[in-house]
Amino acid sequence: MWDDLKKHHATIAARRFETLVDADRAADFSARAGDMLLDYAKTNIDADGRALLIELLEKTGVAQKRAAMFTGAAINETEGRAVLHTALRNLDGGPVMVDGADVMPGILDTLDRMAQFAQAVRDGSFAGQGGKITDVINIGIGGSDLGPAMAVKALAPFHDGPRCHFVSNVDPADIAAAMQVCDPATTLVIVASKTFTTIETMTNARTAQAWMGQSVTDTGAQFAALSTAADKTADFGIAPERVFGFEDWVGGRYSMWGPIGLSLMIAIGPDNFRAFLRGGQAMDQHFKAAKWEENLPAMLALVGIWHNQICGFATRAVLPYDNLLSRLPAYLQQLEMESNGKGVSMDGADLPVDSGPVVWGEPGTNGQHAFYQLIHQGTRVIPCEFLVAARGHNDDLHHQHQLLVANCLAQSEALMRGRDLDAARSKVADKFSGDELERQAKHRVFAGNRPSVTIAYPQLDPFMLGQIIALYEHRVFVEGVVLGLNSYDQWGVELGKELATALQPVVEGTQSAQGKDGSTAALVGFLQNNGV
Ligand SMILES: O=P(O)(O)OC[C@H]1O[C@H](O)[C@H](O)[C@@H](O)[C@@H]1O
Repeated sequence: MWDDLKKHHATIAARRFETLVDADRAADFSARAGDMLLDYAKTNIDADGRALLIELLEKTGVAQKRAAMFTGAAINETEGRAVLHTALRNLDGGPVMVDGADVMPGILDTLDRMAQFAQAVRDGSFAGQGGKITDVINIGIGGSDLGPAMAVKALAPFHDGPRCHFVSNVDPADIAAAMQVCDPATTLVIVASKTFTTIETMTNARTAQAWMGQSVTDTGAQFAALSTAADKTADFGIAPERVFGFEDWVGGRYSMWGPIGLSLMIAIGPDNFRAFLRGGQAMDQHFKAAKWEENLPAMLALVGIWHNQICGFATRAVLPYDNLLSRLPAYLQQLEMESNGKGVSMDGADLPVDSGPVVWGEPGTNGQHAFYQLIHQGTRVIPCEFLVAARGHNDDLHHQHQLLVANCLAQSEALMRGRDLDAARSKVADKFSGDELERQAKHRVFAGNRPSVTIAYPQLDPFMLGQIIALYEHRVFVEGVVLGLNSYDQWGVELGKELATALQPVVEGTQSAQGKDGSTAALVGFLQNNGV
């Protein structure tokens, strides 16, 4: 299958796809889910290529795996766990069975408890020792930070609860900045950690505890915990009524739909949070029901596989022309790269193709004035993924929004069309002539024929954000199944953690650097000489 795709690619790689993009192709090479449109017409994929990609998807068993995932089978095989973040947003979707028991009553009960607590924080019936809660500090890292931090930013127009701060880094600068602007007497600290063992989070949580203890009499009273480890939250001194638990079949980077989303719920309110869940649920239904050609997660994954594994483009730029989504690239870096950045197949064999791509990006138009130079004229092709809303949230400044949209569409058009030497010459023919004209013109050539996809939607609101995030989750799932790897473990993060634990006494100077490699020992020496 991979060979068929590569052979097919070789036959069409040289052509300019720009010549194909008429209205029929725009209709045929696009798909809709609810109000959302995915346009992938500006790629080199043709009907035969798409058919081969869909065949690949069918042969690798995506439909069967999809059914297995939604029904609670242990598809996370290396950890022997189900993968059921979809159950967290299955608001009225009926029972979901894990090991013979329906998990929905527990999920809905926790959601109700979260809503009651969030509401109490918002209306002041849960108060700090100095009065109504003005600030929430979410302490968590990775999946216990990136999702809610991204979403609180994305849904800023709906934010009517207390201010939210996200502290993730063990670098004291991070928590110090939050402590500086918050009054402990009116702050709620949420310790978000699936395992409740993550060193960064537990270190920051203890720092916050000490900070709180200097100002209030009952330190634990303004702490809440989000975790699968009820015993550890109790040991930390957080009362069970402020502990919101979830199960190990919710992966950290898929967890913002449940308790890990508490800070978001406090920010935007339980009703808006439920709308976010409903958006995710709508995308689940679309993913389960839509034909592959019309299935947004499937097509987004297949386009990605075409660009990465078939064309060999190693990275993908995610470019939201929606400033509210400024943290989306960072969020997707964990979702995609921690999920599909693996070189081993489910069965233990080496992966026969490349793992998932490097994902990176920044909002437009900012990126245009920074790294787009390389996207347009660099020697490597970088497939781009644009996200754009028809409307923003500042009606009185709609003309600015229109300028934003024009810029987004201009970029995908420029990437596709490019500018040839003749056109480049005519740009500067009035200024230069002869050899100098040739030289100057060459610098102004854009190769073009560079692919992009565009995800367009009416407006970013909680429901739409839910759809967007679930779209990306399912894209990761499809890509992982097609590549034959396990998207739901993360063994690749272990080694660094182990070595950090071993290095801590060396850095502190209570243990010598003997036995360390020369480079590490020299770096420790330099840092110690400079006061570490
Ligand atoms: O939520 P926690 O258990 O604290 O884990 C936080 C993060 O750290 C780990 O190292 C994993 O790589 C992430 O997948 C996880 O989201």
